[in-house]
Amino acid sequence: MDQLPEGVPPFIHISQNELFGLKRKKLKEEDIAICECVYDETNPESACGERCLNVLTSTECTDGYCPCRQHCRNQKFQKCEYARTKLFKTEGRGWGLLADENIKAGQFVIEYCGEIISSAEAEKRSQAYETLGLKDAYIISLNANCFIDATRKGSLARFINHSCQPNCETRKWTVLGETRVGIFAKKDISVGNELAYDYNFEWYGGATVRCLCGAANCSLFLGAKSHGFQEYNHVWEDGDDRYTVEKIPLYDSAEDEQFSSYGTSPSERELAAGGEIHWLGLFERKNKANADLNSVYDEIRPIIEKHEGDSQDSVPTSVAMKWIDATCAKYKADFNFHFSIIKNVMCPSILAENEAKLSPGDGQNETK
Ligand SMILES: C[S@@+](CC[C@H](N)C(=O)[O-])C[C@H]1O[C@@H](n2cnc3c(N)ncnc32)[C@H](O)[C@@H]1O
Repeated sequence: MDQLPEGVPPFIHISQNELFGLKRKKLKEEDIAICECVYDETNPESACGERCLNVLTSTECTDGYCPCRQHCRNQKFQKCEYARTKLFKTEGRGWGLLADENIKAGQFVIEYCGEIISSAEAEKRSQAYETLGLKDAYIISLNANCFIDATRKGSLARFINHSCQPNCETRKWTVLGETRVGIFAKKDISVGNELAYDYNFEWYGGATVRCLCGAANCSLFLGAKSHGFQEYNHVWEDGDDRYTVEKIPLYDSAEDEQFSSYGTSPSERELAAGGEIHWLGLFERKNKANADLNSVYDEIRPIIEKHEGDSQDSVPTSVAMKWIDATCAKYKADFNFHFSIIKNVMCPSILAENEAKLSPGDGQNETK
């Protein structure tokens, strides 16, 4: 690796993932995927190209087992066959990585290397990084149980910024039995252009950061559509305009409207004014609020289970707020429905009974 430009915060450069507190699984011989490519000396491209069975399944060939031997072209992660890239200082987005040569669509650019950590460790570390005031997040998800943390140790891929209209993307490959993450070009990239991929569904933890990618379809915040955004919705208030956000939508504004509509409905206004009640409307509203609460439960169940608890304290604030909103809406709709029954059905009949007792012989009241 070339010398880093002055001012780049220190980190340890690695070109192979390092396992933290996890054991490396030994690759068994029977698990090695062997392709059927035949190397033709007159055509170097015949060695493990796009029609190689391993390439087609995003699996790298294993040295000593590939029929194309030293000519195999499908060991790019193992041989660090990266595109030439260069670090540069962006405006407002910290450091970034640019193409230092023309890159072709589909080309492997660089591996996202770092420490492989468990989900529990990822959660612990992202909280610790926030406490330390680290604003740049370098933790990405590897699979359901593991994450790659490039904060302390990583490759230059850790400097690739997010764009809502990216020229690169992440792809997962199986290399010697392990999953690894590579950055691949989505389109031809000319020398000098910044490399960027979409962090959505990848980005994990950190502060709520206003996206400065400048794309026409920009979603305004980094990872705005991801679970991570919902869970780690914190704002930095130190005057750095990358991190100051006036109002953070915790969830879709359409959902807000749906929840806030309870309590201002025509039925409720009529109820408050003592007017005529639309029974069907109240009944439907009660059923809808119950159905809404059930769907919120379905949505948050995996998070609750992950947190191994069943209380609002054990889930992230944004999720708990959604849960509380739906619960309030349900109780309010239930209350309105039952209250209107008491007021308009039970009370008049009790009144009628009393009236009947007071004036026996009044057939009309008895019928009531
Ligand atoms: C993986 S790092 C990328 C490298 C980082 N710029 C640096 O200087 O080390 C991710 C962090 O970069 C910043 N960043 C990346 N893309 C951005 C964008 N489109 N707008 C604003 N900040 C961005 C955010 O602080 C984010 O947490």
